[in-house]
Amino acid sequence: SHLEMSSEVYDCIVIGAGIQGSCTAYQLAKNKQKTLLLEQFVLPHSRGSSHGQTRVIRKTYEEDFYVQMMHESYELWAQLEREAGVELYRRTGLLVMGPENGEGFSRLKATMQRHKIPTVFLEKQEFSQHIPNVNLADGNGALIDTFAGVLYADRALRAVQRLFQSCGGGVIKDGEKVIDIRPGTEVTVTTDSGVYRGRSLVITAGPWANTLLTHTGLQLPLKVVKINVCYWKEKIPGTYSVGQSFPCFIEMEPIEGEYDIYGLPSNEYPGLMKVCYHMGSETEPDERDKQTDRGDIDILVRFVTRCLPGLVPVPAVVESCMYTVTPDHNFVLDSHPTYGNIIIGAGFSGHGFKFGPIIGKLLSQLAMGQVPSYDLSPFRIQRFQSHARSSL
Ligand SMILES: Cc1cc2nc3c(=O)[nH]c(=O)nc-3n(C[C@H](O)[C@H](O)[C@H](O)COP(=O)(O)OP(=O)(O)OC[C@H]3O[C@@H](n4cnc5c(N)ncnc54)[C@H](O)[C@@H]3O)c2cc1C
Ligand SMILES: O=C(O)[C@@H]1CCCC=N1
Repeated sequence: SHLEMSSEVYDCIVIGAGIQGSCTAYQLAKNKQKTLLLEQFVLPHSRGSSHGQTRVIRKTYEEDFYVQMMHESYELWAQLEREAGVELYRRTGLLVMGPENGEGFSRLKATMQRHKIPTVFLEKQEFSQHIPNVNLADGNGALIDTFAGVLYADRALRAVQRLFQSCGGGVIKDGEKVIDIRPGTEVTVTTDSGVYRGRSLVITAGPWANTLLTHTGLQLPLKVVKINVCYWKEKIPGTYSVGQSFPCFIEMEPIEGEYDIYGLPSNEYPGLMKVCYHMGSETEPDERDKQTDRGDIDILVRFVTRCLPGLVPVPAVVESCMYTVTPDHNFVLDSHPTYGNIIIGAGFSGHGFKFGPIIGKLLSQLAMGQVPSYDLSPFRIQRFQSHARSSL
């Protein structure tokens, strides 16, 4: 080809500068690995899954393995705050509402108790006194994870990328789309403007994971969906605000739809609260803006009307984001089944941001050939068995 091959051989090349790739690259550079982070769009951008001002951080999970990883993730976020000298986390608490005797809510409660996560269990009678302006559905229980809160997402992403570049050996090339990958003891990666070699490769390409994996003969059962990120106007400004100590919330198994509904207190846009449906309609990542289905918004309108009477039940702002969803909603953190020096971080299924620093650590351990510090069996590619098609 007419493209020039760089003479440099990197210890690792990371494809995709979303939160997972950026955290991985930072961990690698901290471990003295010469690392190249490639990003197809000019940074910062809003066409993947890591943009927007806010994300929920919580330990509230049904599965022990997520709770265990979140213990360390909170510590690593605090470390990043210190290293970057910026505030990335704001404690607000997280209110979880769900069918009192349902399987999911009961499992969640049990996990919180087992791990001794500081939790307040709210009785029906005291609910409105603690959480005014929210209607608890009949038969629903409620609990509060008191250390949960909001991560300042855009700010966090920029901070991690800045820290990565300030390490010796950390290079970002943005506006460079990877168009080919040639596996080998040295992996050759071709972009639309250069050719690079790395002793290992990490693919953290978000919704484009399968597009890139095609070059390695692997396809994963990933579904890419468009999320309409809806903001709703407070009838009385401040009603649901961080300033009024309003928490983030999750409504499990809402009456209105099959998937959870979640919200964050008004903060980034004054007077507007973010409330979203935890699923969307399928899309090709490059065709996101052509997906105009509003089924999720219809569900949210009904939910807001029933549950959040202090909001105008019509979204005031709608932004777009994408989830890359696996069949069991658990992540993919594994090495490639054929090429051990190609590491894959994918399928974060709409809940991966809070894990960014710990995922970065785990993927960097895999890329350096170390034993990962958590049991990664829930995240193995092999669990898909009949789904994972090797086209080799
Ligand atoms: C609306 C919404 C709300 C969410 N809420 C929460 C929440 O409250 N809490 C939480 O923990 N998580 C949440 N998530 C999930 C979380 O944001 C994602 O799991 C996470 O951002 C995924 O990061 P990523 O790095 O895997 O993907 P991305 O951010 O998409 O990064 C992948 C990058 O790879 C680049 N790339 C792809 N192909 C190429 C190529 N060929 N060459 C070069 N670069 C390439 C892309 O351009 C992109 O920048 C939410 C997600 C959305 C969309
Ligand atoms: O990951 C999170 O906490 C958010 C809120 C619940 C559903 C998905 N994302």
